[in-house]
Amino acid sequence: MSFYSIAPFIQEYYPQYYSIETYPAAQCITIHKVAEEWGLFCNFAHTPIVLYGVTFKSAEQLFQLMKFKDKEAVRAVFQARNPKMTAKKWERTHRRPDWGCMIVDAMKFCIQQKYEQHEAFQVMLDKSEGKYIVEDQTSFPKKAPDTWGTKLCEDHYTGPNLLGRLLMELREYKRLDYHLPANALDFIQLLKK
Ligand SMILES: Nc1nc(O)c(N)c(N[C@@H]2O[C@H](COP(=O)(O)O)[C@@H](O)[C@H]2O)n1
Repeated sequence: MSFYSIAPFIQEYYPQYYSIETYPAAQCITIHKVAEEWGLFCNFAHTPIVLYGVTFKSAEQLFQLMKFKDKEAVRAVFQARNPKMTAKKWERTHRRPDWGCMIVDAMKFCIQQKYEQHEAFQVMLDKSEGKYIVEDQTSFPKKAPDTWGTKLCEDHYTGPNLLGRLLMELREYKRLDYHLPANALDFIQLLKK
């Protein structure tokens, strides 16, 4: 199993999300590229999030930063043009040891902040009512989708679709509940010094 695979964490700490889902393609809204119709649902969309006076350019940047507690890694990921790729480089050596048991709560936190700080995102979620939301990883080179997404198989999307599921949960309940460790946001102070 790859170091980067989060499926074992989901199985152990978030068994309620450890499943493969199938959705009829005709009833799906797909998240693929930021520039596309529903691109605002993508975590990479330009939706600045302000926390304790620090501005994060996207939910993705915030999520990637939450993996770290060390100043060097936090600064490198914050300054990176592509925070996801830079985080990958630092993860092997600097990922916080409890990342596995907080990963879904961290994602919920980031999406909830985006929701609270961006009305256009709220409006778009409401507009998607009645449709399934899926992260479409069909074009990704790997054979199977990872935990966040799905792939198109004939007339349906299939995969764990954790991102889509969290967005649908948010749409239904108007909020995502999360429980983070007390030090989860300490990294923000490292960006101020
Ligand atoms: N562009 C892109 N490439 C991938 O390989 C992906 N897995 C995704 N999905 C998004 O990745 C984010 C979390 O990734 P990690 O768990 O840190 O590897 C999350 O925002 C997914 O929506 N996108």
